[in-house]
Amino acid sequence: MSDLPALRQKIDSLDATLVNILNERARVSLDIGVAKRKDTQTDEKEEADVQVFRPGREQEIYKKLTRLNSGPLNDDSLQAIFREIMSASIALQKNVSIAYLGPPGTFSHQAAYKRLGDSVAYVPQKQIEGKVRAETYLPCIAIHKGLGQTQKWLSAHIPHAKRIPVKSTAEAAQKAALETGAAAVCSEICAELYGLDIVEANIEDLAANTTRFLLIGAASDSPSKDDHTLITFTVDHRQPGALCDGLKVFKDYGLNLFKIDSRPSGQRPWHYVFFVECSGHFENEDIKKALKDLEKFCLDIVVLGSFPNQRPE
Ligand SMILES: O=C(O)C(=O)C[C@]1(C(=O)O)C=C[C@@H](O)C=C1
Repeated sequence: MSDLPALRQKIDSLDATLVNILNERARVSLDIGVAKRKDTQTDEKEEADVQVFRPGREQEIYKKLTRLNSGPLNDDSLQAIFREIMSASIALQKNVSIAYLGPPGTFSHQAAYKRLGDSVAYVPQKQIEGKVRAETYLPCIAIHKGLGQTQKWLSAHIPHAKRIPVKSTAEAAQKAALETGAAAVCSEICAELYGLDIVEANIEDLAANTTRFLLIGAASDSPSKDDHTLITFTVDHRQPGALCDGLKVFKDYGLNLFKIDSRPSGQRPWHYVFFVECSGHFENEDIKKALKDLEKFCLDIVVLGSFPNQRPE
């Protein structure tokens, strides 16, 4: 006879220990929730300002786990387990709901789920104003980005497919599921969710293509050793070189710029808001000084927030 029953008994006993330890951890997490409320001084601020999700701390924890892990569990499995432990921990501290561009199964839904796990609530939104543009094709249906990134394959394999606009890959999948002979450019999860067969996988033009999603909340995480900050500003366009002077401030304080973008301000025609992503945390002295200097060249400045750098090295 095999020793299966004895091994299962061992697992049962280890599971009992794990449950106790997990609850001990959960109790500490509840105390952390109380401490965060104290630190946020909720008398003056709203409950919404109490930030329970701390990406910087989570990054530290994942790094520590990788250091501690001597197997046989692989790092990805351990991280997935801890993703759920911390998801439960977040839900214990506060009811957290994440709004994402629906319907269920969109890339923003998946990105949020990957970051926050199963214990928080996800609420699909019909539209994310001004941020989403889409176009699709029949029998091929996909969102703007999906199509933009799969054009070579589409042109080579289904050049005559009619393209129909939709807002997300999930909506594309939803539509394709209802239409005979239609297809969608979407994720495997959408295929599963909407009961579609995968005709061809990996059809993107550039395999290294990535899309970045931002998790937006009422407060930023505290500084870690490696943060990025998002700032918007407008300059006086009548003043020659105002943008150049503004950008030089970042150089003067050794703040690396990772992205600069512009959008119409909506205040008057041809007037733009500049979005800048720079190194550092807005609570750091160098950024505070840089912002003070930047004021000389700007009509207004808004610090959108800081977050731990997540870019792969
Ligand atoms: O350290 C914290 O701030 C916690 O709330 C604890 C904890 C955890 O469970 O480890 C939970 C949520 C945060 O996103 C990070 C870590």
